[in-house]
Amino acid sequence: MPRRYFPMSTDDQLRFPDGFLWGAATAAYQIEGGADAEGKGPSIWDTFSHTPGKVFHGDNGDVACDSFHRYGEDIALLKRLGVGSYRLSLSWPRIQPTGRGEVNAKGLDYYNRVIDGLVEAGIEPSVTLYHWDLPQALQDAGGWANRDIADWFGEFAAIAGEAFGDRVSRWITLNEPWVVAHVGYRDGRHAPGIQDPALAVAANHHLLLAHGNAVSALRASSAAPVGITLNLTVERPVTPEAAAHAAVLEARQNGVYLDPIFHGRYPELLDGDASFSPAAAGHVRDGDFEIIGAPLDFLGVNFYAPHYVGMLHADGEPRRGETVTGPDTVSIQPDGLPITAMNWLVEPGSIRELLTRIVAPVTGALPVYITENGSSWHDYVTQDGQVNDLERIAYLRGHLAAVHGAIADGVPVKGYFAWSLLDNFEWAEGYAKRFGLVYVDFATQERLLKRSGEVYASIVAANALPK
Ligand SMILES: OC[C@@H]1[C@@H](O)[C@H](O)[C@@H](O)c2[nH]c(CCc3ccccc3)c[n+]21
Repeated sequence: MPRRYFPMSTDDQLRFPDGFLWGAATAAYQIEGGADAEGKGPSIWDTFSHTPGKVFHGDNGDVACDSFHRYGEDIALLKRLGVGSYRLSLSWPRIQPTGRGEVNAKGLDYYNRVIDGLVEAGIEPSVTLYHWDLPQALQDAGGWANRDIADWFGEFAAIAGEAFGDRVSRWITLNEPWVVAHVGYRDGRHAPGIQDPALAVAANHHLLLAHGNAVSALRASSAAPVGITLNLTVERPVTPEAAAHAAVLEARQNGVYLDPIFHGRYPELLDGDASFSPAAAGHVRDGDFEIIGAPLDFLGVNFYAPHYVGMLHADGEPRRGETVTGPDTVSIQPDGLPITAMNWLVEPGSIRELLTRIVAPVTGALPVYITENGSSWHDYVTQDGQVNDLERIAYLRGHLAAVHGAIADGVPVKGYFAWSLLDNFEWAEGYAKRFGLVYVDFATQERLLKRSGEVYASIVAANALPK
């Protein structure tokens, strides 16, 4: 049967380019459990989740989805979805219990079992080195606020590269350094729960140095492509007066990572702002940008929702849907846009704007992967054992159509990883917020493919989105 050439889109479907990589993503602390199993050391999320008041309902990751034992079930679900790749992360303290020196062989064994299982199933392992679960012993030594962590992370990367580099299909050094620095050290909603802008801006820089060291260590131990995953923001000013504020917000979240990595400097817009620019705060030393700017093979982008920003009215009173964010600024929840269970906006066009306006001008021809996109809804199992998550299906279809649009605009998006394979430990929200294509009954650990998972499987199989 001669292979028919399918145009990018026909009347009834949006076709993705041949070889487009479909995937699903998780992270170690969110799914594994086995918090102290087989030699694993404590992470800052073990500490944080066991600290009263930090996580909704007092939830913790002691068991989570029990993927430490049930990874075989997870791989079977990935096969059911038909995805080409699985994005997982390594628990640093499972491999190095104190974050430095001694390696826990049983920790390496676990990831060898998972990676071998994926390879056997014909699913490419896309491995994130760090997805927020820092060894507690390193936090006790200052964590990301201590510049020495760049060397500690480089050592960990070398261990991972040597142990798994022959079977890993792509490496991601860090997941969302902005969240690590600013949610962990500035507003303190995440582990380690610090509220200190000076430490946050130091962490911002040290994360980038660590990233650069990890790129070098992986290049020395693995032939697989290397990238980083950034959660980039789209800030939409609702009036011309708010445009300058929107640009500052994008510099504070996007520029402080894109500019050092791709342009060898921090954003000029933040010059003089020592609470957001590591350059202004004096953290940059000679040679730092050579380390940070190590050439990458791809950029990973996590994106969920846009933000709308405006100026506070002259009377100083926020209007309906407005939240005061500064002396004269507000964030706005526009009427008429759906919101998810996380109170995030559903506005699919924003991912196309992100890719065309913010990413492509910086990355050019460099491959881009959507390493996370998804939505949380109040899922429940019906009497006949179904999860009819129609809102998640609508979110998924809308955002895939927008990604297709960005590709048509010329952005070299090479793949899409749905967040998440499984309902899992959603950080400070605990198990109350479900993002999975697969429903997890945490009382029984039973996994149930949701309608959205069935729809995703059909999109993957067709490499196309039915209109
Ligand atoms: O909140 C859903 C997912 C998390 O479960 C992932 O671990 C994390 O990579 C991730 N990042 C984002 C976007 C930024 C964000 C960070 C922290 C909390 C909420 C949103 C959303 N998500």
